[in-house]
Amino acid sequence: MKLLTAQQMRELDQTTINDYGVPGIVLMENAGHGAARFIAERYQHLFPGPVLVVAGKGNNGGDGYVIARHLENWGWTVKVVVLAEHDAIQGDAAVNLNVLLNSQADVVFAADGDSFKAQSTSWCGMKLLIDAVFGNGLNSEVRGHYRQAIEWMNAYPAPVAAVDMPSGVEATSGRILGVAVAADCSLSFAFAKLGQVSYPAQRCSGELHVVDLGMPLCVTRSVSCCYCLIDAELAASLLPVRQADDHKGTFGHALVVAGSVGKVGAARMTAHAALRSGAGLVSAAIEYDLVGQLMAQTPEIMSRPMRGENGQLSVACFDALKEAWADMSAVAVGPGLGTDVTVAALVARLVAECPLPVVLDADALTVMVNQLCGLSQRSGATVITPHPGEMARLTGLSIAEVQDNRIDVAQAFARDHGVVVLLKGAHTVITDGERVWINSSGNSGMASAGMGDVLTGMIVSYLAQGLEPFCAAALAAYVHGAAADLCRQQFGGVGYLAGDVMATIPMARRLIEEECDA
Ligand SMILES: NC(=O)C1=CN([C@@H]2O[C@H](COP(=O)(O)OP(=O)(O)OC[C@H]3O[C@@H](n4cnc5c(N)ncnc54)[C@H](O)[C@@H]3O)[C@@H](O)[C@H]2O)[C@H](O)CC1
Ligand SMILES: [K+]
Repeated sequence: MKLLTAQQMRELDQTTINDYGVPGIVLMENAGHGAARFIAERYQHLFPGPVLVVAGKGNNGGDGYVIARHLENWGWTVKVVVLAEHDAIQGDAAVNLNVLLNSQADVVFAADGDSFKAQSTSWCGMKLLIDAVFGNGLNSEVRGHYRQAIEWMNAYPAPVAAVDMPSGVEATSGRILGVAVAADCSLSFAFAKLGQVSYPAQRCSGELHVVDLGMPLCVTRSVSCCYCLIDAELAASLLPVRQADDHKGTFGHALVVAGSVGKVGAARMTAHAALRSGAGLVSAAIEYDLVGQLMAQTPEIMSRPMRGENGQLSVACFDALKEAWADMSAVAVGPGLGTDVTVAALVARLVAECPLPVVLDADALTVMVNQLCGLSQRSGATVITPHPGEMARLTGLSIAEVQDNRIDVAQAFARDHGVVVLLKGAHTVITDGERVWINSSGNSGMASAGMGDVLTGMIVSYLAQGLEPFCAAALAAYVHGAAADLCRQQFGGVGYLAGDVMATIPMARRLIEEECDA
């Protein structure tokens, strides 16, 4: 699903109106009618309302008036409050407001805080609120009676359907400009907006639904945007295809360089997840003394034992590692590896000399902080999978600065170092410096030990199966989250384990395939 910035959306609007001659009022009618249809369907259990439309002074409010008219026509009881004086409403919005007024619709005006406060005491028993205050025209901090109205909606005991954007959310960055509506759903016009799925606004958007505006296909197809939301359809298009006569050699051999004393589980989870994601063969490079622990529980994993130091791999293993990767298709480095100086030396030499696609995670990222120059000099592709704390260490920013600018920070690092960055978190960001894809699957139950190891195993698996690094990371992020969503359905939102997610990977893949075959 393409994601547009506010500027791109405005340009698309203008092109449609000025170059193709579709009147703005037709777009507004299509927007309002499409949104009303979705609302009537989603909230049919609340029929016939009453419903309160809270309208701003611009075209977002105009959409609200169209929605009010259609819901009224379909038997809903609708009240409209306009957060401006009547004569402040202009253009297409004014046309639709006047249609409501001419139809004796229940419309009131509350152009300041006192008026809103005085009237709002009578708006009892509303079953649904429709937020038509601000759309992609919001361009500054929300203040005054607009802020009061948003806070009132958030405190009101009824779901809120957001028209185009949850009011208060900046449509491109996803920043909350003072206060924002906490929506149950957002009806986005023509395309989803980048801000609706970006931190922190993604928690304001609720269920995202795109409303078709009837723009000419040649206009919507001409949109060249680098932002995408990874959904089941996009993930299905990335899945490695299997033929009847394929054999395990067809699907690559992944090498997992991970584990140390007390952290053999990280190596096992990474390697096992790589198998469950379809790699033909998976070998684990692990210190001699730990092989037994590794092999005991996952006989499908092969091992490449190496003599390190004190139960962890060290730079003394480099020659053995180089011999091992000669037979491999892709390498994952880092989970549970350890972070002392000899590990740092081993990782630096592997990064410098291994020609294969490599995914660097966890301890490998920690030890690379002071030797980042090696990344851009690699001959092979590199995927890094930092969580916000690791991204902060890699960039020298604070975690808050990373989280407030997730897309920009990840995109700049990817561009500067020639790598694919998968920045973990709610709505994981995947970028190669140009493309920016945002993951739509997953849930907060994933904040537990080992989830990152599983993800790393999935990435190296798709790399070994021949996916280009950006797509391998994007597909892994989606399937990983989809498996976790299945675990949430089965076990509840807290307490399912990384091993449960790993075991659910095949089912998650099957459901993605079935959903897109349907
Ligand atoms: N193709 C489409 O996407 C269509 C979108 N439509 C709707 O139009 C809005 C955008 O309308 P616009 O008038 O440009 O802006 P808003 O209605 O979002 O905002 C109203 C108005 O508010 C002013 N403003 C901005 N920030 C603040 C602030 N902090 N405090 C007070 N006032 C503020 C600004 O001047 C705006 O003009 C889009 O979202 C859709 O809902 C079309 O109806 C159909 C096609
Ligand atoms: K809105």
